[in-house]
Amino acid sequence: MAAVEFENFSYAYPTGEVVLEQVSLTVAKGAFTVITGPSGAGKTTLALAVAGVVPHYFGGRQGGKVLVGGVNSSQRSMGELSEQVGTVLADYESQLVAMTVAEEVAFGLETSGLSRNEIKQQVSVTLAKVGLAGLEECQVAGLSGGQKQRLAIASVLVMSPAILVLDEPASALDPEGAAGIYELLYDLNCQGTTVIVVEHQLARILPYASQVAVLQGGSLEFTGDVSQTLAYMWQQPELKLGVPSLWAIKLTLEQETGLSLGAWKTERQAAEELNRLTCIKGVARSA
Ligand SMILES: Nc1ncnc2c1ncn2[C@@H]1O[C@H](COP(=O)(O)OP(=O)(O)OP(=O)(O)O)[C@@H](O)[C@H]1O
Repeated sequence: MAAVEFENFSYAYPTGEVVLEQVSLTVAKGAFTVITGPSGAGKTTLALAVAGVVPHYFGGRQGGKVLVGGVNSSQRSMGELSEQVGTVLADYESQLVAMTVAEEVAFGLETSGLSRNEIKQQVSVTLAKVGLAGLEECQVAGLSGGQKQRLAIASVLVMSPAILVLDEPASALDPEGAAGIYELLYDLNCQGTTVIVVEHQLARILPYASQVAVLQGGSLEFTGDVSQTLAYMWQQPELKLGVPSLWAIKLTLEQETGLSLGAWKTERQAAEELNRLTCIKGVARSA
């Protein structure tokens, strides 16, 4: 069974026109799925539909359905869906409501029936997972942007959701901070969590994504693995700009030389392959 299935899903906010049209997309259990596309394409709206925020919170008109864990999300409340889906909004700071780090993570467990000690332990384990071990008593307001983002992830992770949905999780971070967040998400993904992220900077997700879905003007334009999707985007004038520079180089080289290069995930892999090719060419020339 898929983790999430959109079947001809369409949606319009109460005040506006249709912003998602007939989207059919399957996110397999254990996938690391990236939703990308130009501004206003409907990425956030699609992510919110996984958590049921759309349409439960916003209202509006929906067509088709979203199945989460095989169950139609319109038959479940947002509370029920939150047991399966942990959501970190683009404006993650608005999700932080407590004074201290420990209180923030413990918040969701208050009604779980766990004892004080069990909650304390869960909080510590979760903080360690996101790289915030030992910060239990720190004031949330005193944390850096990256630490707050990790805390927002911890506060949903503590509920052990099968699916994590994050909207532009690295938007406020420098490249190092962004890589740290994605490595954390990848670790969680390797431990079995299905991860769905909205991301327009695809360079960030090259090493991690198993599936990339491209939205444009509210429609699902393409879905495939990283190689398939970037090759598709490269052919589309209006999507080409979204191709990371590393892949722009790779695809240009392939186009101009007829060579078939590897699926570069990092600059290092690219450099190694290009180095090898240069050596082979050098040997061939000197022979
Ligand atoms: N609460 C809302 N009420 C009415 N319309 C909305 C609301 N939120 C978003 N929209 C509209 O829905 C469309 C899709 O917006 P959405 O935020 O999902 O796109 P996006 O691809 O995530 O864009 P961006 O990359 O700029 O964040 C846009 O036209 C937007 O103006």
